[in-house]
Amino acid sequence: MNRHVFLNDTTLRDGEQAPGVAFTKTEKLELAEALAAAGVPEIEIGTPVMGADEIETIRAAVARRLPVRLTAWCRMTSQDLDAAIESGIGAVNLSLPASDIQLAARLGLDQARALQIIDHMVKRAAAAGFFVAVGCEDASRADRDHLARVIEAAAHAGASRVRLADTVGVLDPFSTFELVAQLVAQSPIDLEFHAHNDLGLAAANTLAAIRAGARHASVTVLGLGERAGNAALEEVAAAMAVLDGADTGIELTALPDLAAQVAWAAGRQTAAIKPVVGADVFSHESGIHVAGLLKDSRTYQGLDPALVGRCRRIVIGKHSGATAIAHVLSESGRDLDPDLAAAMVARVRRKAAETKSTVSATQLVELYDAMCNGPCFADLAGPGQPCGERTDTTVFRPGEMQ
Ligand SMILES: CC(=O)SCCNC(=O)CCNC(=O)[C@H](O)C(C)(C)COP(=O)(O)OP(=O)(O)OC[C@H]1O[C@@H](n2cnc3c(N)ncnc32)[C@H](O)[C@@H]1OP(=O)(O)O
Ligand SMILES: O=C(O)CCC(=O)C(=O)O
Repeated sequence: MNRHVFLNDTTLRDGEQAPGVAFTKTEKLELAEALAAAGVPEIEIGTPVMGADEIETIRAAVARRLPVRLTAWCRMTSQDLDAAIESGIGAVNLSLPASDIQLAARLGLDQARALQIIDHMVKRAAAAGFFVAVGCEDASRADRDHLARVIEAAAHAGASRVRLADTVGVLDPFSTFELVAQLVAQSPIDLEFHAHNDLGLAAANTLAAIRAGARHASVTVLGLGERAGNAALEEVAAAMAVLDGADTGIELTALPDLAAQVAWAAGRQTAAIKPVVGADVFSHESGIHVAGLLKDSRTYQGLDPALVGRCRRIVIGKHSGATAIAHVLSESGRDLDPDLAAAMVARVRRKAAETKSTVSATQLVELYDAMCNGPCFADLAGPGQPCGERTDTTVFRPGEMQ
């Protein structure tokens, strides 16, 4: 893909809407700095109408003059726009539901009145000097003709972009592609897609929206956001790099530290299997995989850990084979005699099953030494196996296993 796509981060707005998450002013400022340093082009920093503290935080972020666009989330009301003006921010996302269900139930509005409000509020915000985006909440359940009219009205009134939100996370990649492609074909301005992960499809839907022509996509670090969260910045950025060869301007090697910083500030644990940034996602245990990886890393590697600043790890566990065990032992200066291999595999398997855990390099060496020095050793291999230094981990630096 040679089209530049903007990954706009809303960790500090939608991410903070995750239950129980409340960033301090200092944390927000530090996270904004880290996001900017990672190459994020736009940060949705908060919701000014939440009050004086939020306004002060936004003011402080604006004062830092980060090399990003800072935007504020606003309902499509004068009250919210006035709060945004007070915060000193230069860009607003003015939001109004797009679906009939939300328009009627939440606001008692019909489509025609919604279009009038968009016209009025966008013109007001543009006249106040804002960069204006219009947010369409619940676009995924909206009447398609109304959505097209919203985009037209927003553009006509001076908005630079419209954001299509799958607010309740009910799209799949096929329906996302179809929706976005149709609207992109009719839209005179850029479209942004904002996914939610209720069905675990946020990143996939975001890629589909981008392929359908969306120029911007909302993301959050770790996918932090309302309910099941949003599309994860690290997943979308890595997928675009690997699958599309696209340059989003995101510094991929900065993502693990950024994720750790967000997790800490959010008071959340990061799952070990979380793509790109989880502790285990570049670790390999299965014997067949490790035997393949040691011959050629491409055998079991879709995402090169070096791309995101991480290392591959071989871990020993219930599923290890002799090749992996010999490899880890060799790092501790021990040569696994082929005649001992099957017995060692069996011992490792038993240990891992008993402890329901991996077997560290130190434990592996202990098992091996015990086997070498135990009463059965003479039967197995004869005396005198050399024993060298112990190691605790087997970590491959990027590019080490080619
Ligand atoms: C899908 C999303 O993520 S949308 C963003 C969600 N973000 C937030 O809710 C931010 C945090 N929210 C808050 O701090 C508060 O809800 C505030 C400050 C925005 C409003 O607080 P309150 O005045 O106490 O209102 P409350 O939260 O009870 O209800 C929301 C009000 O906003 C109104 N509202 C919601 N969306 C819109 C909109 N786009 N345009 C106009 N009014 C809106 C609702 O109708 C409701 O008003 P009502 O009580 O007159 O019916
Ligand atoms: O207002 C918007 O642009 C999107 C708001 C939002 O977070 C959502 O609808 O999920």
